[in-house]
Amino acid sequence: MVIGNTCRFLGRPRFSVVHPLARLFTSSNMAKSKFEYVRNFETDDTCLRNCYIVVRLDGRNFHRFAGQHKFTKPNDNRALGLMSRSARSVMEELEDIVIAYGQSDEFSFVFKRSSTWFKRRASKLMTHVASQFSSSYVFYWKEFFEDQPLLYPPSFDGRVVLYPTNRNLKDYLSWRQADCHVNNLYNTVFWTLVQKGGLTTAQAEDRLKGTLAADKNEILFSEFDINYNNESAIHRKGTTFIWEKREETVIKRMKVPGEEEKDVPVTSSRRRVQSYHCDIIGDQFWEEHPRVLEDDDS
Ligand SMILES: Nc1nc2c(ncn2[C@@H]2O[C@H](COP(=O)(O)OP(=O)(O)OP(=O)(O)O)[C@@H](O)[C@H]2O)c(=O)[nH]1
Ligand SMILES: [Mg+2]
Ligand SMILES: [Mg+2]
Repeated sequence: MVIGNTCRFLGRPRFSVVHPLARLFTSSNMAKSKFEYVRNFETDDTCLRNCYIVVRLDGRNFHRFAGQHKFTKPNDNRALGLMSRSARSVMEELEDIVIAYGQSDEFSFVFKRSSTWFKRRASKLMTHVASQFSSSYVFYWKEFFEDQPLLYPPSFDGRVVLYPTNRNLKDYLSWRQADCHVNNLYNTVFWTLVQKGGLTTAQAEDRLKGTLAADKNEILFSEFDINYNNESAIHRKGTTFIWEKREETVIKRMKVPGEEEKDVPVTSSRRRVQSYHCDIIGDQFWEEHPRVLEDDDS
């Protein structure tokens, strides 16, 4: 190994040479290089205190991804299952996420208001969520798609939005669930007209131009005997994850002093991620799960 003008294996150096790296350190503080100042170019992206931090991910060009991987239309349960598996992995790995909501190729993760995770730095929070989600999506692919190979690496964009009040946060989640409803109703009628009604995609598009939700429900009901409300809840409502405490009892073999060893039931409470496919726009869900959100004035 050659260092400066000397060779380590040839014994002591014959003359001393200042190593080029040494010139890079300022004399006042040997621990700092003269390049250190570039740190000051970093912008402060600390999220405002007392706000919920929402990270929303969305699949990049999933219209193409779904086509290439032969997703079934309008909904592919393998794809939805994989999205949920990846979201669960994010919740389990990143502390402080209190609720997550997903539909289609997107998932929103809500960090609690008082979170100090990653010093509330938006870029850290967003990139950790996005990379944990993306790597999980690839990691668990085979569990859901079995014979369909993953043809290229998928990616997800991320954004951070802050919401100061419970009302704002609930309205945000309601907006995403309303989007799920509007898209799913449209896609369900559209693909029913094509798959069962024999229309071309252009004809189906024409048929639905200017129709309202009631018209779409009516087409499904009167022409295809389908009651939209009986369609699968996961497709109509999306997926909501929250943490729930569950009492779990296990039998443990224990030695009690002065007695024989025996089986003893031991109950402990465990936190688990629980999924729901229900309405989160109305009050009922929030009344049934009052501990998901912190009080506005706490
Ligand atoms: N067939 C099928 N397609 C799906 C399913 N879920 C998502 N997709 C596709 O993914 C798209 C998601 O929409 P967007 O996120 O708005 O569009 P995108 O193509 O991902 O484009 P960008 O998000 O802008 O990069 C849908 O329009 C569908 O084409 C599914 O279950 N089945
Ligand atoms: Mg997308
Ligand atoms: Mg999308």
